[in-house]
Amino acid sequence: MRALSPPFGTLSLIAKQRTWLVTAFVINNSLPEPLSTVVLEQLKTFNEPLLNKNLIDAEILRGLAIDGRCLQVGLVMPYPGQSQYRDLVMALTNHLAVIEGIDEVECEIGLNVAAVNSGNAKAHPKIRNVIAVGSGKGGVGKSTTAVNFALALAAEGARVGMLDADIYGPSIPTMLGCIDFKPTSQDGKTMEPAYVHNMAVMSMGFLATDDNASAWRGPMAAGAMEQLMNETNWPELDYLVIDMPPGTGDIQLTLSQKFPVSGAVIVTTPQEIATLDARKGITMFNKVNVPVLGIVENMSYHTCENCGSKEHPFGQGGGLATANRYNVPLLGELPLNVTVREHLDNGTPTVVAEPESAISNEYQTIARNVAASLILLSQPDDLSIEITNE
Ligand SMILES: Nc1ncnc2c1ncn2[C@@H]1O[C@H](COP(=O)(O)OP(=O)(O)OP(=O)(O)O)[C@@H](O)[C@H]1O
Repeated sequence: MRALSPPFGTLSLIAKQRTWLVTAFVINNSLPEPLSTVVLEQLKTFNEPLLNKNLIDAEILRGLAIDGRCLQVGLVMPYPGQSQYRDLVMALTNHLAVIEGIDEVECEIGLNVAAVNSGNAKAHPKIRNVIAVGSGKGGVGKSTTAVNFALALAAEGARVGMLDADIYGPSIPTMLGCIDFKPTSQDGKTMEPAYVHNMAVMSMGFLATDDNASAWRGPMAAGAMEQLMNETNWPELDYLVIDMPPGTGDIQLTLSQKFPVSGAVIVTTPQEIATLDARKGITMFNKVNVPVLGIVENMSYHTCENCGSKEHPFGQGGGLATANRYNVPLLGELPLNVTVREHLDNGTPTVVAEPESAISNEYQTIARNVAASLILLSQPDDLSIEITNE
């Protein structure tokens, strides 16, 4: 992949939703005619797999140029997915290589994550998207999923932060191996987060001992979390992942309303009792108009080390049934695997410890699906493109 050299041409595309202007973007196109028309027509039949739109409608195509018989394509992705870039370029090359006069395709791919806010609270100036990870019930692996999910977003190329809002049992410092971190302040007003595994992290565990935090009542705990969110000197972030406290009480409700949450992910185990609680979680987020982006079923199965067969110690199908009932996607099914716990106990979650493993791949698939579904939420289906030559 090589950088495209400016200046490009002047073909501009204006995106319209129904009759009013939503956004405008420019494709720097220096292709001569009739090649330009042929390439654009061919690109209209190439869909980005998760957004299910062609590269022009999805506003991903940003540059076209030709160097001899080599077509240079500039793309800007709206969600992180760098593990898929190689496949994307191969597929795009095959799609475009049928065009007369093109023997080779070069791609430059950038990332510019779109910001989505459910509108409950004012957007944070440095945070584009806030994703809450919740569960109706404790102990289902919500923190485990939140931390690996956040690291998977980072592994896919995003700038990620994590806020441990599980005030009564902040486990993120242990899981990330930064239990001794003590926040300092550079400006006397805000606290610096910890920087661990390429991620900015803040947790009540850095400030309070278990003894005092566990005695806090709902409003006090919610107030403390709000302060932690607003008084951390976050860097520019594409995503802040919040590990919510388990349950669906006042503190969870208040956090969902006071934080500019873009969407929520619900973690459950397949067990009936856990899915009943997960439903309460979905209802709570629905009540405060936070879109539920999907369900992650944790501890779905265990693979027998001796015979390789799949066992289902917590039952089967609870996550899918809940997802179907609420018409939200089942984002993934994660195994019960001793290495997941061991990695966390050692402060290096699986996505960092074994980035190429099947479990890490599953977390990364979940991360890409969540990030893409946030964009789909913000983009109406009936977007139409008007092409003007200027
Ligand atoms: N897929 C998994 N395989 C093996 N162990 C897991 C898995 N998911 C979670 N665990 C282990 O289960 C325990 C509970 O996980 P975790 O702390 O993430 O749950 P939780 O839902 O956040 O709990 P709480 O909300 O009560 O804090 C931890 O010891 C964790 O290492």
